[in-house]
Amino acid sequence: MLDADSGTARSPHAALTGVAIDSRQVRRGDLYVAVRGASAHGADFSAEAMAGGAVAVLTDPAGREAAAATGLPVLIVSDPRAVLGQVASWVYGRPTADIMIIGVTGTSGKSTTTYLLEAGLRAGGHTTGLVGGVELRAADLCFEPRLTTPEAPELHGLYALMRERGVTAAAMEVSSHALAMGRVDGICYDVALFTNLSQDHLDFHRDLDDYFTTKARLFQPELSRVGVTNLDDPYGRELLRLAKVPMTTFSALGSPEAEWRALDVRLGADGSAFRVVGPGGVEADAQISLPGPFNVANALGAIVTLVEAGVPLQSAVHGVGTLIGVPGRMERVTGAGDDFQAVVDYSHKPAAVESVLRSLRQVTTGTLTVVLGCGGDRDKGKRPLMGEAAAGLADVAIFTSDNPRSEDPLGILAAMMEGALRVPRHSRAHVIIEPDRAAAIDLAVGRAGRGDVIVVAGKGHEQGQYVSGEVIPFDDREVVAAAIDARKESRKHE
Ligand SMILES: CC(=O)N[C@H]1[C@@H](OP(=O)(O)OP(=O)(O)OC[C@H]2O[C@@H](n3ccc(=O)[nH]c3=O)[C@H](O)[C@@H]2O)O[C@H](CO)[C@@H](O)[C@@H]1O[C@H](C)C(=O)N[C@@H](C)C(=O)N[C@H](CCC(=O)O)C(=O)O
Ligand SMILES: Nc1ncnc2c1ncn2[C@@H]1O[C@H](COP(=O)(O)OP(=O)(O)OP(=O)(O)O)[C@@H](O)[C@H]1O
Ligand SMILES: N[C@H](CCC[C@H](N)C(=O)O)C(=O)O
Repeated sequence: MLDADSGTARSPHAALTGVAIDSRQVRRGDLYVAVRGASAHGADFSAEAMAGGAVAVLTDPAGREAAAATGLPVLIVSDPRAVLGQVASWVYGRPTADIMIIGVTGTSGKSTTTYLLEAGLRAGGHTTGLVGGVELRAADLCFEPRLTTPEAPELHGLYALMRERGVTAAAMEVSSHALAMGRVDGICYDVALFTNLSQDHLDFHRDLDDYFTTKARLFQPELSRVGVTNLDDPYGRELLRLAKVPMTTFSALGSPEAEWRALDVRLGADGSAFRVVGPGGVEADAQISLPGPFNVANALGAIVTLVEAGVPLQSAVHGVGTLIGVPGRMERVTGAGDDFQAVVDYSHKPAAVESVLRSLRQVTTGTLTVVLGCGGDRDKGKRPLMGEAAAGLADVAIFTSDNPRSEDPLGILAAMMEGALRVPRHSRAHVIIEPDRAAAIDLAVGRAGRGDVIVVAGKGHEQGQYVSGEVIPFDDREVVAAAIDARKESRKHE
């Protein structure tokens, strides 16, 4: 499954050496698991799977005929997804039993928190792994992810590779899609962390309640041993009612109800300092290099989770303080010589747009500009809310395209505009529409003056723009940097 140089993360069992759920990822010796999807039945790709080296097919009764036509041995179960995690774990020799694994779920802050956790685990003496939407890492090996939480075969294959590379502890993002689709079956997290919940993914979940109860599944004994939750978030509190594992609570706002609190929080332009106070009066001084109050919450959540995972408090606090940034999250692109600041951020949901603009407002002496679009073929309800947040909290809002996917970019922009118009005219940002993302970034950079802050939001670390079935190479950080260079060049000639 994994294209690692070592290529040795294979099964200890002789006949089956791997598992794949996608014919395009099959390798020699794999069991091909053909599931019914939203647009196709995997069994229709059995011939491709065989050509790729599959040695058997596991499918449901509807896939029997297509799978049998290959002549390969076919195993039938009523719901292949329901057994996929256990099968993959078995084929790869139950790798997750040998690694301490921390799972992070929540609408915002998963990637950031996994990076903080990884830094803390390292400070605690572990060789680490990382699983999430930015990268997949097994000690010194790194891979590009396709999803935030991989499908079970890829996941167990990756953990097998981690075990080979000497990984002793890993931090991973657990998306609600993963919980709904059984992608993390076969893993029992040593500690599971809930960050927060706000509107997202209502294209996939019936409503916010369905989204929340799906996330709450992580806190059942089948999937985790102990949990940590954020008492400052209403859903984090509600989780205490639904969780069936022992829970520990934290509050970055210093709520006395929480077992762990952040006190004396001092926010700075490039990071924050705070005192961590825990049960029995244990204390430590924390210093983080990630800006914004929401990162105090992410860091405190990570510290408490690390302590639950057995890392000494001082090592946990020291470790999270060593992280200097997360790719595409509040990532500064301007240098020391620039008189304005430009940052790239992965805010692509209403709460994230709001939190990033509120925290940047605190460090903006001039104009605050946001460049923002909304993804196509995703939760349509987010668009007016994101438009409203941008127009209500920035001085200039340049609405542009994110990943339009199969949709008309102008239709998405119209929905964002609908939200922007809800903001009363006297407090509404100057709203500009520029569907071409590179041109929108150029416009923002071209207008910037002393003390201004620009945030290019929504695509963070992404390397491409998805437009009508094609992926066009696009990295916000490179486009912003090029716009800054072009601005310098043109000023030289003025
Ligand atoms: C809604 C969703 O998650 N869909 C996932 C699901 O697709 P599906 O059930 O519709 O599958 P399908 O396209 O009908 O195909 C049926 C089966 O045939 C297989 N197939 C299909 C074509 C082919 O040539 N060969 C082949 O074997 C497919 O792998 C699949 O197993 O199973 C596929 C196989 O693994 C996934 O690729 C697909 O993820 C799509 C691409 C996706 O975009 N998912 C996103 C929304 C997602 O999962 N996001 C979350 C959360 C993000 C976050 O909050 O950060 C994530 O964890 O990434
Ligand atoms: N605790 C938080 N509360 C609110 N907003 C946050 C928080 N942490 C991060 N953000 C905002 O959300 C954006 C995404 O952060 P991050 O990638 O850590 O979250 P995520 O849960 O992994 O997101 P995604 O599911 O989209 O991958 C950041 O760029 C920042 O703007
Ligand atoms: N994991 C998220 C990423 C969204 C990123 C944003 N750039 C967009 O395309 O909407 C999703 O699949 O919903």
